[in-house]
Amino acid sequence: MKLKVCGMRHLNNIQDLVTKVYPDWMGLIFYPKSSRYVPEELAESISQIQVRKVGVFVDSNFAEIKSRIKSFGLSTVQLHGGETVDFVKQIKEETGVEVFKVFSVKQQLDWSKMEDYVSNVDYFLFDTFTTAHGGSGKTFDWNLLKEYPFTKPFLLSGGLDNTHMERLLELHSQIPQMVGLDINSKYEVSPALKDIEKVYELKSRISN
Ligand SMILES: O=C(O)c1ccccc1N[C@@H]1O[C@H](COP(=O)(O)O)[C@@H](O)[C@H]1O
Repeated sequence: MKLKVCGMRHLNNIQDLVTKVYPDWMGLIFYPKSSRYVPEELAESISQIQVRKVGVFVDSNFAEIKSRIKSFGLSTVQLHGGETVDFVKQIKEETGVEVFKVFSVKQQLDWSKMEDYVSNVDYFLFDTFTTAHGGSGKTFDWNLLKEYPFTKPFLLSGGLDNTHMERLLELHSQIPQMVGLDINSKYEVSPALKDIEKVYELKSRISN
């Protein structure tokens, strides 16, 4: 399975992650209210690191996203708010980056709301609903994903931890569209600082 390690900020920690784990994607949070927010001053140093970088945005405007793609050298944009299909389409067509569209899960999943996004995204991403938009450290009922009706691949996130791995590997074998995991707060020593040994342990268990 693929791995995205989200909420990185400290340069030494990023270098350590890339050298020891080399995840498929590394996430940078550009939501100003997050404790993992990455300021523009870090663009020059982070942009030079060779890894696929995902910018995480919550209802940011097109100009801001475009500017961060350029300054941080983002390969991917993760849209974690209420972005419309037209907006997602504009990002895809005018910037050419890879796009993850997030759907936040409460008790139910309304697949019909996702239909129009299918042709405009590269991956869907499911996270647990929280008023803070993300980084809650909470899981949702993964059984809901067994009814996933699309061929579009997706990543799972929301409070994932090494203790969940057996269940997640089983879920992956039942749902082939679930191609990857997105980890964040459960791997932190403090906001935006990850325990790289713990991430490495996960990576060795899910690599195939
Ligand atoms: O991490 C944040 O602070 C954050 C803020 C706003 C939007 C998304 C955010 N993070 C995303 O949240 C999920 C799950 O994180 P966790 O494992 O529950 O801590 C992950 O996709 C991050 O990209």
